[in-house]
Amino acid sequence: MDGGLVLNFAAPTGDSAPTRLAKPKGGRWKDRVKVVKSVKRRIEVAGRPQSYSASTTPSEHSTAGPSTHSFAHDSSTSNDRSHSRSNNNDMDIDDYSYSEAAGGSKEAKMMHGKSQVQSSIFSPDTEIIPKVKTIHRPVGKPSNAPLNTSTFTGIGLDQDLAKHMEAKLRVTMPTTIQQKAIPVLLGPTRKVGDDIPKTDTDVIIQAETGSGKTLTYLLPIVNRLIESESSPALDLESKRSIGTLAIIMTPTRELAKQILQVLETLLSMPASSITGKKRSHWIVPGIVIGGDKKKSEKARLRKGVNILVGTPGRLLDHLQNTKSFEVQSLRWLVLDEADRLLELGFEESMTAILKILDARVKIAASVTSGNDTTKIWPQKRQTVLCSATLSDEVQRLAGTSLVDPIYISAKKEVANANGIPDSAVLAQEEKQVQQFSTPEQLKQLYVIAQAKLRLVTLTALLKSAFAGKDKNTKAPKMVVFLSSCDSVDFHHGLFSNAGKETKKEQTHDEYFGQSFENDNEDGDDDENKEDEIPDFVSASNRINTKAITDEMYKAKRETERANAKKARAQLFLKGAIIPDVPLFRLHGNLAQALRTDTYFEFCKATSGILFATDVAARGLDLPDVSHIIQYDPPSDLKDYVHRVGRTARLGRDGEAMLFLLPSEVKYLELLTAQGLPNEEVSVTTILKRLAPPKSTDYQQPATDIQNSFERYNLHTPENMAIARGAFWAFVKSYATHPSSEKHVFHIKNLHLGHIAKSFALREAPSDIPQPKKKKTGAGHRPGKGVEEDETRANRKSQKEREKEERAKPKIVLKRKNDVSEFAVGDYKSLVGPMLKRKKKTK
Ligand SMILES: Nc1ncnc2c1ncn2[C@@H]1O[C@H](COP(=O)(O)OP(=O)(O)OP(=O)(O)O)[C@@H](O)[C@H]1O
Repeated sequence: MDGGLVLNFAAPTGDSAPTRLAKPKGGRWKDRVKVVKSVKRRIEVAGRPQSYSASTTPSEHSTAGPSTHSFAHDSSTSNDRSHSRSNNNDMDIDDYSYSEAAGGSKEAKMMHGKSQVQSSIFSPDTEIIPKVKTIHRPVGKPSNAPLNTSTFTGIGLDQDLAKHMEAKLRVTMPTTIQQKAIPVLLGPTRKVGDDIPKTDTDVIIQAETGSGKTLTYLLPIVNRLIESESSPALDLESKRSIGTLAIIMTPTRELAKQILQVLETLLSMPASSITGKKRSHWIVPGIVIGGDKKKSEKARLRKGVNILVGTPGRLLDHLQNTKSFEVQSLRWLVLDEADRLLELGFEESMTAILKILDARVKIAASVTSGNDTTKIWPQKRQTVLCSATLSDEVQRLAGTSLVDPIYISAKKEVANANGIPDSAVLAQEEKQVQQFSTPEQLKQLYVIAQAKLRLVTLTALLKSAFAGKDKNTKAPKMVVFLSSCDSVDFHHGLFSNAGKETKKEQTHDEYFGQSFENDNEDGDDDENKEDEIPDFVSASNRINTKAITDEMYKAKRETERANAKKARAQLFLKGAIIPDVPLFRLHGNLAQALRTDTYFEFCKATSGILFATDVAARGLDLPDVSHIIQYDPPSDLKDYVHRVGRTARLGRDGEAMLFLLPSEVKYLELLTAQGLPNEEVSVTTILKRLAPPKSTDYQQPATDIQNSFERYNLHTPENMAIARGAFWAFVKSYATHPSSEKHVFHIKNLHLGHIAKSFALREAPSDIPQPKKKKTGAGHRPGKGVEEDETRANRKSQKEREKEERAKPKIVLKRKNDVSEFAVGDYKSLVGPMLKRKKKTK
C-alpha cells in the first residue's frame, strides 16, 4: 500500500458515537481483519471513538516546547527526520483509527454524496529521504549594515540633503553599496575622488537585500537636481514643464509606492540654511501604476512630473497614449529589481519602453545641448540597473541596452580613506559578477515535511512562535510565502476562521467581494469617486457656506472616523488557531485599494503574519519582519534570495524557514551550489511544540488541528471550493519551475492524496479543472497592461471566476497569474493518469 493513503477513521468531531464501521480497503486481507478487530476492541474499551495516535506515547518525545522566536528551537534533534518511520512496527494499528468515518457525516455527504474515508496524518511513511550536504554557515556579522567609516557629505552629498536625511529618515552613515555607488552616480562635476569616471556612464548595482539600494540611486538624482536649481539656464518657471527627467521602473505597485514615499521624504527638504530658499520645491514627484486612475495620472503628467515612478505596463501605456507625457529631457532611467523586470511578461514592455525612450530622448538632447544644466546632469540618458540578484537576462540586457556599464557590488568594502571606490576594485569586480548572496547575519533553516504533515507543521511553527507573547515580550512579525493567490486566500481564510465555525462566518461574497470592489478593468475608477476620501478642509468650508452646526460636523467626523476604523479592521483578521495574532494577506488579485491599505497596515503592525505571493518578495521594505517562511518553495531560485531578504535588513537579525517535500531535497543542492547556507530542523522538533505542558504527545494535538481544519472545509461548500481551488493552484504552480529545476519539482513526484491533506482535504479532488480558452484582444497583447504577477486579461478572468463561483459553488479553475508558465498539456497528461491510478488502488 502506498505511503499513507490508508484508511483512517479519526473522529472528525471526537465526541459522537460511531454509527457504523467503515470497512478498510486495500492491503492484505489479514491486515484488514486485524484492523477491524483492533478497532472493535478499542471501541469496547473506550466506549467511544478514539484515534490511535492519541494513545501513542513515543518514548523519544521531549517535553512541551516553550514558545520561542527561533524556528530552530530544540535543534538538538534536528536530524531526527522521520518520527513517523519510527512507528513502523506498529503499522497494523497505527494505520487505522476509528470514527464515524466521514462516510456517515452530514458534511461529507454534502460534499460528495457518498462515503468518505479519512486518512491519518501519522501513518507510516516508507519514503527514504536522501541525505544532502548543505552549507552550515554560522550566522555571521551583519553584512548590510551602515558603515562607521564615512559620512554622506564625505562621499559628496549636499550638506542640506544629508542633514535632512538624518532628521527625517535617521540615516547618518552610508552602507557599503551607498559608499561605493553614490560618488559614481553623483557624476564627474562633484569631483569626489580621482577615480570617478570622467563622464557619466551606465551603472549596474548589485547588493544584498536590505542594504539601502533605493537611497543609493535616489540620492544622486535628487542631489543633482537641487544642485542645478541655481543654474541661470534653467528658468524656475519652466522647470516643472521641462517634463520628466528621471523614470524609476519597478515590477510591483507596492514597491513603486514605497519608492515614491522615500522620494517625497527626500524632497520635503526645508529652506536652505545657506540661501534661505526652500530647496527642491520645483521638483515634482509622481507615480503611474496599474490599478490606479489613469485619467488623474494623465492630468498630473500634463502638468509635469519631474521624477516618475511606475510599473512597466502603465508606463508603456502612457508613453504610447498620453501625448502630454514629455520625456525628451529624460536624464535618468532606473530599473529597480531589474532581473524581475526582464522576466516573462515584462520583457516585451521593457523593450518597447526602451525603444520609445531611445527615439524621443535623442531629439531633445540636441535641443537642450549647450544648456549648462547638462554639466550637472548626465549629458545623455544614464541607465541604472539595480537588484540583489543578477540573472543571465539582466546581463544580456546590460549588453544590449546599457552603454559600457560599470558594475558596482557591495561584496568588498572600499579600502581607501575617503570611502571612494577606486577603479581597480571596480574593474576587478566586473569579472566577478555573482548571482546570489544573502545577508551574513540571516539564519537560514529548512524542514523536510511529508505533504500530509505540512499544514500541521506550519501551524506548529506559527503557534509556537506567538505562544506566550505579551506586551512585554515582543511578538514576531512574519511573512509566509505561497505559490498562488488561491493558496493565499485559502490559508488566510483557514487560519482566520477555522475553529470559529459556530460563530457567524464571513460569506463568500463578504470575503472575496472586497477583493473586487472598485476594481474595474483599467483601474480607471469613476472620477467622481475621487473625492470620497474624507477631506476635512473642504468639509470645514462647507460648514461656513451651508451653516451646518458644529454638532453636525462633529457627528460627521465621528462617522467618518468610525468608517475608516472599520475599513482598517478588515485589512486583517484574527483567528482561533493562533489567537490574537493579526493575519494579513497580499496578492496580485486583490483590489488595488485593498492591496495598498494592507501593505501600509502591515508596515505599521508591530507583529502579525502576512500570507503573500511573490508580490511581496521584491524590494518591499516591511519594517521589523523577523521571520520568513517559504511554505511553497519559490518558482525561481533568485526569488529565494528576495523572499528571505524581507528580514535581516540593514544589519538586523532575521530567520528564514524553507519547507520542502521529501521528493524535493535535491533543491538543497541547488541552494548549496549558489553558496546559500542552510540548516535542518526536523518535523518532529517542530511538531513537539504542539504537545501540551508536561506531555510528550504531539500527535494527538496535531491530529486535532488537522481535523479541525478538515471540518472547517466541510463546513460550507464555499470553504470546500476555496480549498480545492488552492489545491489545484498548487499542482499547477508545480509546472512553473524552470527546466533546470524539473528534476526537483515535477508533478509526477507529487502524492496527490497527501497534497490534498495539506489543504485540509480528505482526498484529492478528482475534477481536473479545464483551463479557460485564451482570450484575444488588447489585454492579451504582450507588453500591454502587463503588471507584476498578472495581466489585465487575467484579472478579468479572475472576476469571471468569482462570478461563477458565486452562482454555483463549484471549482472552475483557470490559469492564475502567478503560475504563468503553466502548460496545460503537461498538467493534464500528468495529473490525469495519476488520478486514475489512485482510483484503481482504492
Ligand atoms: N545608510 C543607511 N542608514 C540607515 N538606514 C538606511 C540606510 N540606507 C537605507 N536605509 C533604510 O534601510 C531600509 C532598506 O532600504 P532599501 O529598501 O532601499 O533596501 P534594498 O537594498 O533596496 O532592499 P531590497 O533588495 O530588498 O529591495 C529602508 O528603510 C531605508 O530607509
